[in-house]
Amino acid sequence: MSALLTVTGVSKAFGGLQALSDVSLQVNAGEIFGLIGPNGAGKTTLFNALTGLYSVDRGEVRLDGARLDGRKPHEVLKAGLARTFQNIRLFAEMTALENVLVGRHARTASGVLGAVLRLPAARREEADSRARAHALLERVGIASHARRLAKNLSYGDQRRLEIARALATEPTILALDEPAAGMNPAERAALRELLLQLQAGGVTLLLIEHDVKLVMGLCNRLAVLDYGVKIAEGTPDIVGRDPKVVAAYLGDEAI
Ligand SMILES: Nc1ncnc2c1ncn2[C@@H]1O[C@H](COP(=O)(O)OP(=O)(O)OP(=O)(O)O)[C@@H](O)[C@H]1O
Repeated sequence: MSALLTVTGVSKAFGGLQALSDVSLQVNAGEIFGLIGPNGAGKTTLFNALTGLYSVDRGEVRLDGARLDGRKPHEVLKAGLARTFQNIRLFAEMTALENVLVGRHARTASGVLGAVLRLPAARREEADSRARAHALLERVGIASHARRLAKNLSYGDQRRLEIARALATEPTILALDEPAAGMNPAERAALRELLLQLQAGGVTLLLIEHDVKLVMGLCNRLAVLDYGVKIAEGTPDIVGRDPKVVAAYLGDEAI
């Protein structure tokens, strides 16, 4: 497998707190890569650094060879890295379909303004976008909810909708920040299936997840952060047996 996302020597401090220290890792095309670590380890900070929400103090991030660090979030999205958030960020008063259409506009030529003015090219694009948005809702298993307001969907379905919206930007890599948080066991099992389906469909996945069982069973490889330092990277088998990991994070619930 070839490297798709390469993080090299990334550091980030907040005042005196070193949230990330010289973190390097590589996500290969087509894999599910997990990022784990105790609370405050720096996982979300790394996600924010990858997706342009935070600047990095040192180091670089490359997607398919092109620099991502120093770019704005919408530029990172255009470059092919989409994300979801730990706290769901949907447009609550819009329908599921409309939420996905918002994601689509990152990829359409006429953009939001053309759609608002209803120019002919934009109208064609709009019809095409609607069809694609429907297909995405189907892909994540919530097509029957297309016309329901996002706020009225179950928690698990809201998470699915977030994924559909991110997929609408046609990412080469999708970063998911705690996708299973707050889900019941049935929703978790469904999420697992969905992520495997996405992988089979060619999407590379990067996920932060607290559910160690889910991560160990799902990821091809993973990295472990502790106090902003990467202490391990490799297959779940190898990482799960690493004494540093067991000591720092897994403790008694070692796999
Ligand atoms: N914007 C910020 N300003 C100041 N400190 C921050 C900021 N964001 C994160 N931190 C600090 O950086 C450290 C890493 O936090 P981060 O949220 O990245 O950890 P995490 O691994 O995602 O944790 P969790 O699992 O609890 O979400 C923490 O000590 C946190 O308090």
